[in-house]
Amino acid sequence: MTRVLVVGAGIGGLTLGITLQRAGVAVEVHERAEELREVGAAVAISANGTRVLARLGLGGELEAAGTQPTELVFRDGRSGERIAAHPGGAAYRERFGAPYLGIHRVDLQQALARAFGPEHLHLGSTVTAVSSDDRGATVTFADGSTTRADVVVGADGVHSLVRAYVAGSDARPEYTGTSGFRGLVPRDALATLPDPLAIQFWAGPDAHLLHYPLGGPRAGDDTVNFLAVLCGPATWEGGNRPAPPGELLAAFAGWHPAVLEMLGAVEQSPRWPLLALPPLATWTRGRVALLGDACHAMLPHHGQGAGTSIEDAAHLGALLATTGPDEALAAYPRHRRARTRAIARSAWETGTLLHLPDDHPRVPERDARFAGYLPANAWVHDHDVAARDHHPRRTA
Ligand SMILES: Cc1cc2nc3c(=O)[nH]c(=O)nc-3n(C[C@H](O)[C@H](O)[C@H](O)COP(=O)(O)OP(=O)(O)OC[C@H]3O[C@@H](n4cnc5c(N)ncnc54)[C@H](O)[C@@H]3O)c2cc1C
Repeated sequence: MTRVLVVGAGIGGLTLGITLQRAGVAVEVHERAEELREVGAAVAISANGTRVLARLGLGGELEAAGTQPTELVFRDGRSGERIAAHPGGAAYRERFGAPYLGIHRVDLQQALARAFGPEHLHLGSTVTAVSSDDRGATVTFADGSTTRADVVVGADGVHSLVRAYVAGSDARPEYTGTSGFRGLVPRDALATLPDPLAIQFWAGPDAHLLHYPLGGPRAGDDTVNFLAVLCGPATWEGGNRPAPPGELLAAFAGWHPAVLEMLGAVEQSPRWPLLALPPLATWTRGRVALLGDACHAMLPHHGQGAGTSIEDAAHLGALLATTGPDEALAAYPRHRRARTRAIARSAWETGTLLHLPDDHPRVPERDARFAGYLPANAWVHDHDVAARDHHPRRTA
């Protein structure tokens, strides 16, 4: 029987762990963090991701912990004019066969960890090196110990260590020239926000604001999660950077009062560089494979980083459970690369669209471009990994 070792207990690594476990494949997951706790507030998962999680038996639990936005709305960031809207809630679910969910990251990660169980989840276990030969792969840990498995999967995120072994140390994420602020705001602090239960994009110039509602069982948790994205600065070294007080509000001066109210409601948060990984020449080396952000970290403008990690996990898990390790690792990138590249490219284009300059022609051209957002990208939400449809499905 194939023995699999997964590096990283993020959304992708745990989904792979559960998928393999349910199929009777021996799997160990190693995570450097001592405990799974809140990082990065919330995450939105669309039907391509929630469909997989429902098949793993997590549907009810995640729907209880998350919130389904009532609509997807695009607005002019200054006037507040509704440019386009697409149905959310029950209508979205009916169309795509699974819900769109906004959920606290920690709730999702802990639900996945509970489903996987503690026995094969090794917290506080940092992988420092991997290598591979014809019969398997070897992993070295921070305490100097080593272990072997038939297959090692690097689900270790955007700054993946395993990627350096698979694709070389030059294969690194790059700063995209855009940066962001994230925040959580109590809904009752947002007196001027129209459609507070919708997921909304407020567009341009040179910036956009995305927000969606959160809810669920947490005490006092009627909140809105936002991501404010700005063009620039031109270059960036290192990680998050403290932002001077007032920097965020100053960047959005002149925007709609609801935008300013939301941004003004948070204590200044750090400014994050938005990174993306250039397409990798390879996702596998010997018996080592990459998954999720480790091989296709993308801009967040489609909300698909986690969704595509979940898809990778479902797909690779099914291959490892039904074929030998060599066949599985040969088929996996062939099946997954085209789709994830198309989504990453589309996320980049969506960012450009949301940063419309002031002099962009008004209706009908702008309306048509926004109105096309969901239909043109329905293939993202519609994808069904279990249907073995290995190619992007473009419906428009
Ligand atoms: C601002 C922003 C907003 C986003 N919003 C969304 C959204 O709304 N929807 C969405 O789908 N996606 C979103 N994303 C993207 C999403 O967060 C990622 O794509 C997703 O978390 C990737 O999952 P993963 O399992 O590949 O990696 P991660 O979730 O990063 O997990 C990697 C895990 O590996 C562990 N690890 C790393 N190195 C080691 C090591 N050497 N040894 C052991 N363990 C290790 C880490 O501790 C971590 O737990 C957003 C991203 C950003 C930056």
